[in-house]
This record gives sequence, C-alpha cells and structure tokens, in this order.
Amino acid sequence: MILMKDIIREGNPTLRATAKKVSFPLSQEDRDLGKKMMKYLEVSQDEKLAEKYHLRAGVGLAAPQIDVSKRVAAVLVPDNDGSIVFKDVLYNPRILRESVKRAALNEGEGCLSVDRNVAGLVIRTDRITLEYYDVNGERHEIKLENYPAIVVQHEIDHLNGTLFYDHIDKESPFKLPENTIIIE
Ligand SMILES: CNC(=O)c1cccc(C)c1Nc1nc(N2CCN(c3ccccc3Cl)CC2)nc(N2CSC[C@H]2C(=O)NC)n1
Ligand code: NI
Repeated sequence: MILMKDIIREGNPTLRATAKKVSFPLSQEDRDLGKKMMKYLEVSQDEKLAEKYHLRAGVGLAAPQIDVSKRVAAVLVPDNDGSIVFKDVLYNPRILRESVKRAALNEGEGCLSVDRNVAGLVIRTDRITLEYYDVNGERHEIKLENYPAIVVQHEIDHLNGTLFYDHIDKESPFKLPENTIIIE
C-alpha cells in the first residue's frame, strides 16, 4: 500500500522529468501500479483510514509522485454528496482540445508532493477533451469541465514535470485574468 513515505517531494528530480509512455498490453507491473495509486486515493479520502495511515487526502495521483516516471495517473473525484464525478486510472493521457475559457480553484491548489501552502490562482483551462487508455487498453475520448478538468490537468502536468505553482502569476498571484472563471 502506498504511504506518505512513498511520495516524493520537491527537490526530487523525478518530479521535474518527462515521464515515459507505457506500452500495451500492459505488463502486470503497470496494471498493479494503477491499482495501488487508485487505492491510495480511496484510502486517503476515507477520514478514518486516512488518519490511521497518516495519509494526505487527494483526488489525483501521478506515477512520478511515487518515483515511477511513467505516463500513468489515478483520478478519483467525488462530489460533495459523496457520489463519484470521475474515477479512472489514465494510461498515456493526452489533452486533445482546450477551451478558450480559463478556470482556477478559488482556494488555490494543493499537491501531495509539495509540503507547503503556495497561495495564488492556478490558471487552467475550464473545459478539456481528454484522450486516455484504460487498464484494458481501451481508448477513451471524454470531455471534462470545472473541477474534474482541473484535477486531470494537474495530474497530466506531473507527467510533464510541471508543478501547480508554475502556473501562478508571481507578480500578482490573485489577479483574475479575463475569460477566467473561479471554481468554488
Ligand atoms: C492551497 N489550497 C488548497 O489546497 C485548497 C484549500 C481548500 C479547498 C481546496 C479545493 C483546495 N485545493 C485543493 N484541494 C484538494 N482537495 C480538497 C480536499 N479533498 C478531500 C479531503 C478530505 C476527504 C476527501 C477529499 Cl476528496 C482532497 C482534494 N485537492 C487539490 N488538488 C489540486 S488538483 C489535484 C488536487 C489534489 O488531489 N491535491 C492533493 N486542491
Ligand atoms: Ni500534485
């Protein structure tokens, strides 16, 4: 089971590397990788279990964050009534289209690999068309918007060695650019 000690932090070069694509059919190792990343998210979102295992809660986790430089990311986005908005392990995810409209989480972003609060609006695309392959090698092409779109962009950033605060305007971190909406 992945624990916080397995999650690499800022300064580890793997976080700034470009991760490699996986090939299909997936090796058992790559299947297991996706499974244990999703398991981390599920456990981290369960208050009792998160406390028991001292896990920081997350809705996304990318393989480079556990020092595996492969293009794999797990995403588990619940909505506030506990049902699931989006859940899947993304293999070789790729953003095919981005809306002109931008979006940012009102409260900024957190990252399991960043042990500090970096305040500021993380300006992202509001709507994306995402291509990815699932554990069975099936191709998916889906549209996401708002929170799930933000999360997927954050995780794909990890595959390209980008961290959320790279998108914060240093001079005026809370400036809201035009055609940018705030997501509560
Ligand atoms: C600096 N201000 C902030 O962090 C911040 C501050 C307030 C609100 C938000 C919304 C913020 N922002 C933010 N909050 C989250 N969580 C909210 C709590 N939640 C969660 C917590 C407990 C149980 C179940 C769950 Cl679900 C887990 C996820 N997650 C991300 N990100 C950025 S995209 C990838 C994603 C990620 O998983 N990061 C580890 N950002
Ligand atoms: Ni992150």
